[in-house]
Order: sequence, then C-alpha cells, then structure tokens
Amino acid sequence: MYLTREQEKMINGEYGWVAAKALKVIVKVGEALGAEKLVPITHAHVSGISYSNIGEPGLLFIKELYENGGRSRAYTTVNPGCIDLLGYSHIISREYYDKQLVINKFLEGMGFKPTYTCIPYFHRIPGVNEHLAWGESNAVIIANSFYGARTNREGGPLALAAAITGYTYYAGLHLLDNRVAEKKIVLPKNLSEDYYGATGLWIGEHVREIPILENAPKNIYDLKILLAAAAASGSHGLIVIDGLTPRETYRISDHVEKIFVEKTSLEKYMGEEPSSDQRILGYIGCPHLHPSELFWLVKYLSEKSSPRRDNALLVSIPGIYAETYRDLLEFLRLRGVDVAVGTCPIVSRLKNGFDIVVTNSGKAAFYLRRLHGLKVSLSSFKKVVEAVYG
Ligand SMILES: C[C@@](O)(CCOP(=O)(O)O)CC(=O)O
Repeated sequence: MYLTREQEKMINGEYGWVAAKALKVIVKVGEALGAEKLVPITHAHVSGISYSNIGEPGLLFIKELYENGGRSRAYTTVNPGCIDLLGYSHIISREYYDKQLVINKFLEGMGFKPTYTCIPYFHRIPGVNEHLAWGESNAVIIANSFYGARTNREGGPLALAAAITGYTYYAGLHLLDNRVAEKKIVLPKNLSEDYYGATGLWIGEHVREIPILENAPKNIYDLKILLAAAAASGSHGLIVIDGLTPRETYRISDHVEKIFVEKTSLEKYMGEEPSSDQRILGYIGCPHLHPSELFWLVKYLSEKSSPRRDNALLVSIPGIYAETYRDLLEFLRLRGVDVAVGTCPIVSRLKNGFDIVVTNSGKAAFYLRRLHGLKVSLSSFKKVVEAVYG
C-alpha cells in the first residue's frame, strides 16, 4: 500500500506506539480489501463502547489505548453506553454504572466528544463526499444514503483506530465504483408510518445488493427508522433514496432489476398487537430522538397525564442533550416518561416486568426479540404514545 511520509512516520512509531499499532491495523484491513492508499477522515464515530456489550476485556482495551497515549487525530463522537447519564430511568439497569463511567473517562481523555449517541449526524452534519470512519450501522447508512458522505460500516475497534490515526483505508464505499445501485425496490405508494420499521427489516433480509428505493419517505425522521431497520437485519451501508441521495455520490447499474414490495409481505415483521390485559412497554428513541422529535413528544403528552396502570414509556436520547434540554426532560419525567439519556435498550440491561414492547423501531424490534426475548409490536411514533397513555 502507498503511504505518505507522514503515514510512514506514524507506522514507524514516531507518534507513539498506539498510533503505530492503530495504523498497522488499518493498513492490514485495507490491504485485505484491496485498498491502494489511505484517506484522511473528517469524523470518526466509535461504537462498541457499552460495558454491557464489551465487558471487562473491552474496558481494558480502551484503558490501554488511553494510558499509552492514544489521542484523537480526527473529530470523534461516541455511541451510547449502558447507563442513563441523568439517572432518571427506572427501566435501564444501573448494574454497570461505575464500569461505564470508567470507560467514559478514558474515551473523553482521548479527546472524543461525549455525545453518547447513535445519531452523530445530528451533532455534526456530514458533507457530500466527505470521508468518515463510522461504526454504528444506522449512522453509517444515514451518512451515505441521506447526506451522500462516504463511510464503510466499521466495527468499533476500526473506528477507534481511525480516530487515533485520522485515516481509514480507501476501499469499499469510499470509492464511487462501489456505490452502484443494482436493484430497484418499489415500495407500496402511501405506505403508512407504522410500516417503516417492517419495510426496513424486509429489505435487510431480502436484498443483498445496493438498492435504489422508490416511494420511500423523504424526511430524515421516517428514513432513520426505515434505514436503521434495514441495516440491522441486513448488511447494507448504502441504500439510495430516489430523488434524495445526492446524485453525484452513486451510480445506477445498466441492468437494474425491479422488485415490488407488497404490504402483505411486511405483516410478518409487525408482531401481534397488545391485548388490554398485557403490561405494555412503549419505546421510542431507536435511533435516538432528535430535539424536534422530543418537542413532538411534549406536544402529544401535553394532553395526557400519566401512563395507564402497569404501562411505561421508555424514551432514549443522546447524552449530549442532557444539559441543553433539561427542562424538557423534566417535563417528560413529570408525565411519567422513563427518559434514558446516552443509552438505549440495545446496549444496556433492562429491568423487565412487561409482557410486550410497542415501538416504532424495526431495529429495536430486531434486537429486543433476539437479545431480550421480548414480544414486540411495531407501530407509529404517535400510536406508541397512545398505547401507553390511552
Ligand atoms: C450493539 C451495537 O453494536 C449496535 C448494533 O450494531 P450495529 O447497528 O450493527 O452497528 C452498538 C454498540 O455496541 O455500540
């Protein structure tokens, strides 16, 4: 692989052994993927920092990088950890509180922004054709598909290595030649919001190639639900949205096969609807909620008082909002909302006690069914609130 003089210095240890090791890993992976050079990144997003996912070995790994001088050479944000940073939530377990704080201390010590969110694109909007090294599949697919930026789906350690070196390998979705839509997926016209999660799950399971979507929602709130689900059940890093994805960031193959999605094919992902005697956990915030979504929630709840008996509404939001939106979060808490800041049920342990989860998130449904063995019913944002508050 071709390395610049600066990269050679780094790999030879002139910037410390952590940077040298990190660059060696990136070069090895790049060589395996046929990269001929490295590319500087403007933003790394590091996933895999939750103690309940990475445990003691992960904590020790991050500690070693920090203690041996690993520091960010690119703007870097981090994914959610496993604790509620404001301490409001009764549903997210506090089991690993101290361990997570230790991890957070090392991450912040390396110069990473304490965002604790899976929607880093709302914190720093990626530009068209900017090279990024992001972990967290929902963030990756939004960066490529909505903003037209360029990032592969990195695992946590590789995004960490990119943060420390400021580089990633020039392969995969960094090259226009690999951003070619080969299937056209035609969604049913006027599909209601209830089905966006299911649509994503269907695409992830049934389509391997990069598709171009027709009749997809065009606003980022609906798209983040649809694309996150597709990236959870499948391996996509880019799904072209017809009429929205910046045109210069992808190509369309000369032989595009058309696939029509029938609404009936989506039903199996929806799950059964809750019955009146079941204890319902409503969940919104996967991917994390944007401030506008928080304001919608406040609007919906201004006419409600408290959840119906035995029900609860869990809402997960970026850690970075904790201070800015404290009044809003306090309002939600007083309405009985279980607000979890800087975490989510996918990267934490839950205190259970519910018969069924009602959520608008296909990604949450995918993981909660598998990780926590929970029954999940898919619905729309507003109907989740209705299911809990009546
Ligand atoms: C559990 C976690 O890996 C989310 C699922 O991964 P992904 O959506 O495939 O990137 C996130 C994390 O550990 O930070």
